[in-house]
Parts: sequence; C-alpha cells; structure tokens
Amino acid sequence: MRYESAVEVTSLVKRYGAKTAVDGLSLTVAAGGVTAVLGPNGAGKTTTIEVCEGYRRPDAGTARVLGLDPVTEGARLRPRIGVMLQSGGVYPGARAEEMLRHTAGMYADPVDPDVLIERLGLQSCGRTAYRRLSGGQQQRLALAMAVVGRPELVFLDEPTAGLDPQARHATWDLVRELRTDGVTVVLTTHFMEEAEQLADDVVIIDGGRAIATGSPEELCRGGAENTLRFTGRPGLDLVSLLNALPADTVAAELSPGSYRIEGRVDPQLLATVTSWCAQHGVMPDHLAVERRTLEDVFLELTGRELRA
Ligand SMILES: Nc1ncnc2c1ncn2[C@@H]1O[C@H](COP(=O)(O)OP(=O)(O)OP(=O)(O)O)[C@@H](O)[C@H]1O
Repeated sequence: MRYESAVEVTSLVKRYGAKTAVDGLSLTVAAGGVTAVLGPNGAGKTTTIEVCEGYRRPDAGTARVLGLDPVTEGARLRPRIGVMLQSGGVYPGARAEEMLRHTAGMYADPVDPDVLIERLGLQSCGRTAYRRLSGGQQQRLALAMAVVGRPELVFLDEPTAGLDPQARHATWDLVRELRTDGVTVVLTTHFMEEAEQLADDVVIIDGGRAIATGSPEELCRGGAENTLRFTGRPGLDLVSLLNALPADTVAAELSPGSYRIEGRVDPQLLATVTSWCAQHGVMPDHLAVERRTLEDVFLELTGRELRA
C-alpha cells in the first residue's frame, strides 16, 4: 500500500571537481511502488542513487530515505535497505554462495539463500569465486545480495544490464514480487521496455535535473500526438478527409494506398475517419492506432544526440 514517500530528494547538487553531476535535482519516490529513474549516459542517475544510499555526500540540497538522512543516520538506514551497485561491491575472491550466506547472516530475518540461488539460476556458481563469474552471474548475485535481507526499500542500479533474456525475465519477476510484498523499488535502466513493464512511476533525468515525472501511461499520453495508419485504394482525397478532422491533424499517403494520420488520435477522430471512409466507399484495411512508447517520449525529451 502507498502511504508516504520512501525517498525525498530536494534541490540536490553533487560536484566532482569542476563537473556538476547533479544540478539541483528534486524527486520523490512513493512507498510501496516501483520507480524507474531514466536518463542518458552521464545524466546523474548513479550519483543521485549513491547519495540516497549514503555513499556520497551532497554538496547542497538534501536526501531523506525512509525518513532518515543517509549520511548521518546511515547506521539506522542500512539494515532497512538493499543496494545493488552498477558494478563491484563484492569481494572478488569470495565464493558466490559464501558471499550470499554471509550477507544473509547480517540480517535479522533473511530470505533463505538457497531459495534465491534457485530463483536466480545461480546453482552452478555456488563455489566459484566472484571474479570468475560471468558478467550476468555477477549481476544476479548482486541482486540476490540486495534482496536477501528483506529490505523495505531496494536500489537497483541497472539490474538487467548485460543479462540474457531468461535472466532479465527472472529479474523482472523478482521485482514484481518485491512490489507485491510492499517493498519500494528504485531502479535505473536504459531499457525503456523494462520501465514500461515494471514501473509505477518514472523520473527522467538529464543534465543533473529531473525533467519529467509520471507514470509510463501519463508520460506517453502527455501532450501526445499519436498516429493512425490504414490502407485503402490509392489516391484518396486527403483534403476532403482533413476537412472533417480537427485543424491540427496531418494526413499523408506514404506510398500508394498507405495512409498515415497524425494528431490527437482519440475515439472521436477514429469515428470520423471510419465514417469518412464509409461515405467514400473506402474499406480502411489494417487500421491501427500507434501509441507513443516511453522510448519515443524519452527521445523527444532528451534528444537524439549522443552524450559525451
Ligand atoms: N567519481 C567520479 N569522478 C568524477 N566524475 C564523475 C564521477 N562519477 C561520475 N562522474 C561524472 O558525473 C556525471 C554523472 O555520472 P553518473 O554516473 O551519475 O551518470 P549516470 O546517469 O548514472 O550515467 P550512466 O547511464 O552512464 O550510468 C558524468 O559526467 C560522470 O562522468
């Protein structure tokens, strides 16, 4: 159940020398849901998460996590959160199973490590040193270590980067289960589909600031132009069709007989187009409404150019 915010970041600034990595960022994470933090490379996601985890001190602004200051009240906070770093955080020589059991032993009521080992397909890796695990196995072990203590809140920094599809789906299932159990999950990802699949809320960060927030549905709907496509006989009178549609609608015949209409595609527009087709003896085949995806929204907001 959602009853309060689990994370409150306010006007956060974090600099590395002359580089301002986080530049007055504010965000709120609702308790008991999954929040995906998205942003281009170098946007400041990891830095923000690491401030929330207590690994970095803010230069200005504040972070409150489960009502606590992650730096000054870290000792009280750490037993209540789980952390999966983007890389590292595990002693390279330790065996996988040993490491997970050791982590479990640090908590009052841990999940049975064997259950996590099976869930995350780590059975064959138990006696292998961490540094000899594959990248995907290291990721899965880090995830198991983040959740073994039954945290109230988990931070997962790119949990599925480099995972094969089976491991990605196993990770998604685990995140869904955490959510069902009322655990708050904050994850970063570059996979927009992952955010669409898992997130109740999305925060898009760019240049060290939060530039958009909302549920995936809200972000895809907001100010949205959608597209309607259909095929019919070539050479339809698009001027006549546009006369029947709202003024800002655009129609084009992309190739002979293949039509695209762009604008606010709502049930009324759909009805007008099909009724116009009926009046003109046109059967609109392959009629399809294409909604904006989170990736479309992300690229609209953050641009298409590569980040340095
Ligand atoms: N320890 C550091 N020292 C100096 N600069 C750093 C350090 N860590 C991060 N930066 C810089 O701060 C900026 C933000 O980095 P951060 O890792 O927070 O971004 P990110 O959004 O997580 O990126 P990515 O998606 O690539 O993981 C980048 O320009 C990065 O080069």
